[in-house]
Amino acid sequence: MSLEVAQECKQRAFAELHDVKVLFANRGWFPGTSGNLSVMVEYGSPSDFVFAVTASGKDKTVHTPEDFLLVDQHGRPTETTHLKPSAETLIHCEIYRTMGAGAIYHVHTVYNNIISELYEDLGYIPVEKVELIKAFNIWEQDARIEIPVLPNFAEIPRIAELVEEAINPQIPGIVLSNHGIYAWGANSFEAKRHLEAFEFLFEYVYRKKLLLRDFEMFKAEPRNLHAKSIS
Ligand SMILES: CSC[C@@H](O)[C@@H](O)C(=O)COP(=O)(O)O
Ligand SMILES: [Zn+2]
Repeated sequence: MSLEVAQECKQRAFAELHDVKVLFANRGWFPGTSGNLSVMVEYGSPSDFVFAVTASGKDKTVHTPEDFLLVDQHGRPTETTHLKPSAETLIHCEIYRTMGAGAIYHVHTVYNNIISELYEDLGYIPVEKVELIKAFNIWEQDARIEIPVLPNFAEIPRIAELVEEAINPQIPGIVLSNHGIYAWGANSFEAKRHLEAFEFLFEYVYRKKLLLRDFEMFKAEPRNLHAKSIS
């Protein structure tokens, strides 16, 4: 690839990440500097690729010319820079190596944290009969899916080594317990669609659980529910 084309690919990737970053920041999806984003720039093979990733520790609601850098398949910067790649770059590397994706988006939300904690012991979050499952290109009637949940080890390499085994190729996401979700897709448009669908499903599971709990309480003792609503 000529230097000019390489520069063009890099600028296109940075612009794509910038647009998604602005959008997610406006949704409040980067609390406390959390979250990281990446898009593939040059894919040779599962062991030879370059992608653009957010720099570590930055306030992702602030947008500057120093928000992104290029890294290789090991997560090492490919150009001289004072920027540090995301602390979770190794997880992106593993997802790219395993899935050959075009973009990976990671966000922390209250819903993905609560639901992943509830289902960590099971190892997956079951969801069924929700129309938005079709966002994952799963079209069967009343489909049931299992979204993988991994432990949130403090050492990122320990998480990274679980990624390949945990991934279900039909489900474009994994969740770290009480941490956040990584959603990916063949390109930025698809990764965003998947992330939005996952977040919808987590909120759905959360609200349904609450509703069913209240319904059970009501069935057991109708006055309980009344007492709860006025307390
Ligand atoms: C400050 S809490 C979030 C971090 O621990 C981490 O989980 C995260 O998502 C952001 O890390 P970063 O290194 O900025 O990409
Ligand atoms: Zn994180």
